[in-house]
Amino acid sequence: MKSTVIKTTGLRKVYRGRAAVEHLELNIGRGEIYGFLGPNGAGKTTTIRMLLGLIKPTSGRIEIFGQELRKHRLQILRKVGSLVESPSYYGHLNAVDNLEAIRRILDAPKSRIAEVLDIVSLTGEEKRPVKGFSLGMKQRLGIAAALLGSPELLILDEPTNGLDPSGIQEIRSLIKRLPAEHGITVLVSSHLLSEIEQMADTVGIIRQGKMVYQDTIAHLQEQAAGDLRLAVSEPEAALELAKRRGCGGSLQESRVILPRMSDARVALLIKELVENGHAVYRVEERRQSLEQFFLQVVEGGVS
Ligand SMILES: Nc1ncnc2c1ncn2[C@@H]1O[C@H](COP(=O)(O)OP(=O)(O)OP(=O)(O)O)[C@@H](O)[C@H]1O
Repeated sequence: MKSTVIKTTGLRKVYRGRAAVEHLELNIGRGEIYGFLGPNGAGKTTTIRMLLGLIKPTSGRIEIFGQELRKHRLQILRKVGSLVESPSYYGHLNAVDNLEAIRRILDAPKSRIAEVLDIVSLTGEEKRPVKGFSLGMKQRLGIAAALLGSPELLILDEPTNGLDPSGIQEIRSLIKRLPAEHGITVLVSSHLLSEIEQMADTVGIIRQGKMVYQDTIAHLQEQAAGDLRLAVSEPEAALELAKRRGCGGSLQESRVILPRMSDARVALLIKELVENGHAVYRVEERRQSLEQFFLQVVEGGVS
């Protein structure tokens, strides 16, 4: 079984009589990419600040690597890298010199600079002054700095905020490589489901300070999966076959619309269609249903 990297119990933070985080139970396993999802003001940054020991919880318990944060703060945080808000850097210095300043504080080996530049794909750009970097490159430099101390856990607060699509894509593929290639567990926050869906294994959805959903992305997709749309050569006959197999369904604009069903059942039906001489051009899931499911969750319709 996977060991637990972050576990919070009854975590709570109150600001001026108002709870920003309430009874939060986070559970993050080793090697996971955990997507921490919620609308603006839901309490993501407050939670992350507590996990990093930057602010004190009003009550509750935080365990990281099986140890209580309150009692073993320095020992734990030595193994945690983070990027909260925009990274700070010296614009007139190049990437190597910026990283060197942090490396000295952390007392990391000099060779680590080239390693982290390679991980974030900034090799070749290291001699340019950082003020000429794109926003995405600056963000990757921030992640490189967070990796300097060879952390086992990386915590990133909205790392793609403000980036253009190619910048978002670069950060996403970088994050996805970290567990398998570098053994790092990642907690990444976002307010966009589409983003978390594409990189995380597990998702925790927070609303008004409370966890309203915590499960694997696969399970979320299963729960949220909508109708299937099949484009086939003979829609009427295909629908008849689906009905005979107990799948139900209807026709819409020459597409066979089937209700949600398991992957195994979809595979069986398609196999049968093909064996019966149907050409299957396309199998689509109505993707907006995941967004709808998320909205339902954050608006309080599903718990
Ligand atoms: N220092 C503070 N003093 C008072 N209230 C605060 C403070 N920091 C956060 N809050 C409040 O706590 C709530 C949660 O804020 P938080 O920044 O954690 O949310 P978030 O999910 O990270 O949202 P965003 O994506 O907008 O940063 C908000 O209502 C916010 O106004």
